[in-house]
Amino acid sequence: MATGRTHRPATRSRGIPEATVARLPLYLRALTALSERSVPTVSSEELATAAGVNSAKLRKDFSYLGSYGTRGVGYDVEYLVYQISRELGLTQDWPVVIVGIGNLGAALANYGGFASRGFRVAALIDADPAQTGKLVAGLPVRHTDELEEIVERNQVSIGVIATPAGAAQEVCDRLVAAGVTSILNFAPTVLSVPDGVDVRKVDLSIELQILAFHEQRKAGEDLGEAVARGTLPKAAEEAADRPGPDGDVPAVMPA
Ligand SMILES: NC(=O)c1ccc[n+]([C@@H]2O[C@H](COP(=O)([O-])OP(=O)(O)OC[C@H]3O[C@@H](n4cnc5c(N)ncnc54)[C@H](O)[C@@H]3O)[C@@H](O)[C@H]2O)c1
Repeated sequence: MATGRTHRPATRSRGIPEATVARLPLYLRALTALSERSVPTVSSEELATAAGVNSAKLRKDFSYLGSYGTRGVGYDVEYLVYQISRELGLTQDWPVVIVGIGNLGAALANYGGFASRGFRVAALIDADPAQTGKLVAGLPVRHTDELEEIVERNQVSIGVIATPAGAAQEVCDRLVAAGVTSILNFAPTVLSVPDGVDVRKVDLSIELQILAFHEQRKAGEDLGEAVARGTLPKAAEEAADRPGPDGDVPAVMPA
C-alpha cells in the first residue's frame, strides 16, 4: 500500500536494487502465510502468484539474496522467511514513535501488525495537552515537549507522522534533529529532509484517484463496446449524442 519514494540511490550499497527491496515485503507476506500453514517448500511460480509478481522477476530478485532454490523442490519456506527478514532488517526490534494521535494515529497505534513484524511502538506523541496521559492502545499519549527526550532515550530511528499537513514539516525536523533517520509520512505534504534520511509517503487518496482513473477507463471501454455492439441503452445513446458543456464534445464519451 505504501506509495512514495526514498531519498536513496536506485541501488543499495549491498547491490540489491531498490525495486527488489520494494518487493521483498510482498514475498515475505506470502511466505509467512505459507509458514503459518506449515508448508515446507514452494516453487517460484506458486510464490510469484501468491505475491502477485512475475516468476522470472522473483527468481532474479532472489538471486540478489544468493537464494536459487532447488530444482524440482523449490525454495525452503522457513529459510527464505529468515533470509528476507534478515535482509529487511526485521530480525531486530525497531522502536517506532507515532506523532499525531488523532483518528489516524490512534488507528495506527491500535494496529497489531506492527509488533508482529518487529516494529515496537515505543511512544505516542501529540501536541494537544488535552490528549496527554490518555491511554491509546495501552500506551499513554505524551506531549510533543517530550519528543526529543523520547526519541533519544528509546533510540528511535523510525518516526510515523500523522499530524495535519501544516504541522508535518516541523514535526519531521524535530524528529530528524533528535536522531530519527526514517520517516513514514501520512500527512498530505512533501517533506524536506537532509541526505541520509529516508521518507516514505502513504496516501490512500492518491491510490483511490488511480483506481478512479481505471474505473473511468473501464466505463469508457464498456460504453465503447456497447456502441459497437449496438446494445447501448436508449438513454445512454441520447446522452452520448448530446453535446457536452463546450458544445462540441458529447456529454458521455465513447472510448
Ligand atoms: N495518508 C493517508 O492515506 C491518510 C489517511 C487519513 C488521514 N491522513 C492524514 O493524516 C493526518 C491526520 O489525520 P486525522 O484524521 O488523524 O486528523 P486528526 O485531526 O484526527 O488528528 C491530528 C492529530 O495531530 C495532532 N497534532 C497537530 N499538530 C501537531 C503537532 N505539531 N505535533 C504533534 N501532534 C500534532 C492533533 O492534536 C491531533 O490529535 C492528516 O494530515 C490527514 O490528512 C492521511
